[in-house]
Amino acid sequence: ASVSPGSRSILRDIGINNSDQKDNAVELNATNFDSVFQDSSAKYAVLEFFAHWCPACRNYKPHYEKVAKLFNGADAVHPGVVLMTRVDCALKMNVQLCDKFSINHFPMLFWAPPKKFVDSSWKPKQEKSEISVVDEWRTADLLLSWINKQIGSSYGLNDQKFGNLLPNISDHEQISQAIFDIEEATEEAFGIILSLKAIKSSETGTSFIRFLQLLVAHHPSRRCRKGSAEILVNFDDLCPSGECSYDQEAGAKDTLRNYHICGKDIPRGNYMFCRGSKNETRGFSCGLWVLMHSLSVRIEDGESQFAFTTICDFINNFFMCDDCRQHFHDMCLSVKTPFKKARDIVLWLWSTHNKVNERLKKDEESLGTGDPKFPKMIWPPKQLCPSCYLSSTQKSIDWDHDEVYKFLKKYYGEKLVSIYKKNSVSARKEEVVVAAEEMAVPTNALVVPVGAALAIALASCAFGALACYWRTQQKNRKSHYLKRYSSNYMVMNTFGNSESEREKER
Ligand SMILES: Cc1cc2nc3c(=O)[nH]c(=O)nc-3n(C[C@H](O)[C@H](O)[C@H](O)COP(=O)(O)OP(=O)(O)OC[C@H]3O[C@@H](n4cnc5c(N)ncnc54)[C@H](O)[C@@H]3O)c2cc1C
Repeated sequence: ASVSPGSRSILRDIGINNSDQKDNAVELNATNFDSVFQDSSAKYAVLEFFAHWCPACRNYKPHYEKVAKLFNGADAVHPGVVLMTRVDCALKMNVQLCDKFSINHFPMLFWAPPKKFVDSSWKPKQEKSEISVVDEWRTADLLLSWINKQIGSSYGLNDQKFGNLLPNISDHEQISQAIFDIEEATEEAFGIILSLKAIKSSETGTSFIRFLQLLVAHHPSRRCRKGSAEILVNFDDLCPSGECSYDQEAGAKDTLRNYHICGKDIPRGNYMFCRGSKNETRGFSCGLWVLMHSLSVRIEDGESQFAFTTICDFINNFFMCDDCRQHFHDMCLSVKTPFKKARDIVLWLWSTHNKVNERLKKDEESLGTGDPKFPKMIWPPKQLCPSCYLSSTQKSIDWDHDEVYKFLKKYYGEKLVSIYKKNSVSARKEEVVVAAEEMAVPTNALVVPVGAALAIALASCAFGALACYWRTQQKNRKSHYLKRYSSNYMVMNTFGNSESEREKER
């Protein structure tokens, strides 16, 4: 049927009105402006000021969206590079914001690393501004070439999704992006627990508390450590005797739903390192693995058994994929020797993950259900860690476990948190963020110096002290944990088992 161009209601009804399509540029306003830029993981940002009544702006929107589609949203071809944003100056709430940027015509576009926009302003003749005006923007082509010039890239409007990504071999460059996936997976795991009301008893309550303890002490992201600590501190009120209050009824204050395990502003549906080439692949389950590996490399010797049972219980109680958790549970139960060293849990998780990879590789190859761009493989491949391989044939690999351990510590440790260091803003803030983050970089040191933790806490917020407190608590309580929580997956009194036995279990 023909549709008259002016007939908006008809267009809306059949879903081809532009306004019904999901925009990829992020709409900002005076309220979310600073926080979106502050939390963005992108290296650069474009900020468009427009007015919804301005016909030129309306005509420009499809061009801007074409570029935004490359960088923003679930189907972005080049995620995490440029955050494309816009502010409607015709809205009353944004008037002051637009004034700060001296907006005198529409549209007007600016360029800077996202954090430079936080609490910032711009004046026409300002010297040494870190914010630049985009002067070639009139078409999608012009805007993209302008961006390419700024960052030395050669992006094209017709770039294909994932055409630029190698399979897991490129992990090495991408792992620092995984910090955001870990945050998203943590948030998603918590969201699932809430929506399924999965904390149902004192047993599941205990399992959740223990997992929170692990997160508070060792989550690689500061905001997740902080969010977890808040839930933990209030848990008794939120879930007396394991009976949690989930409802968000009017006025209800003390419900789990009022808490954000990683803060309020974690983007959803944005997986980067874990993004599949199809909508239904990778994502959360990949993020969950990466979360577990990143926790495992941060724990210390005395916590290894606690971490093991905590992870096993958490998956068993809260990972809502029946087959997955059953298989994982079986592998947990097959561990007969309690873990004494951090190395034990790191290598156990690695080899368990490889067993899952091996099984899924066969299933996915025969059923065609895998992600064609990310086929399952025994990991790490030789290209990623040559020294991990003593020898290999098509059928088996002889691993150098010391090298694998070293590799995993580095990969899920320093590499993973490196992005925070790169992205910090002012020198002082950088010091604080880095110092706080470094608490979560794996270390063999047994105790975080209390003075250092307090200094961080004073300089940033009370959380540094809280995290340190939990870490210290964990260390102090390790024998208590070992006694109280270890019964499911280990036989006590068999501590002295030899490394060779463990190698067999692997
Ligand atoms: C506990 C658990 C059990 C699961 N069990 C099943 C199951 O039984 N059946 C099923 O169909 N799906 C299962 N899944 C999902 C499945 O393992 C994958 O997560 C999913 O298929 C997505 O795969 P992926 O390609 O993103 O890589 P994933 O296997 O999710 O791995 C994520 C990333 O971790 C890294 N990695 C890969 N292997 C290792 C390793 N050995 N050590 C350290 N890092 C590694 C790689 O960088 C990889 O990209 C399970 C997931 C979890 C968390």
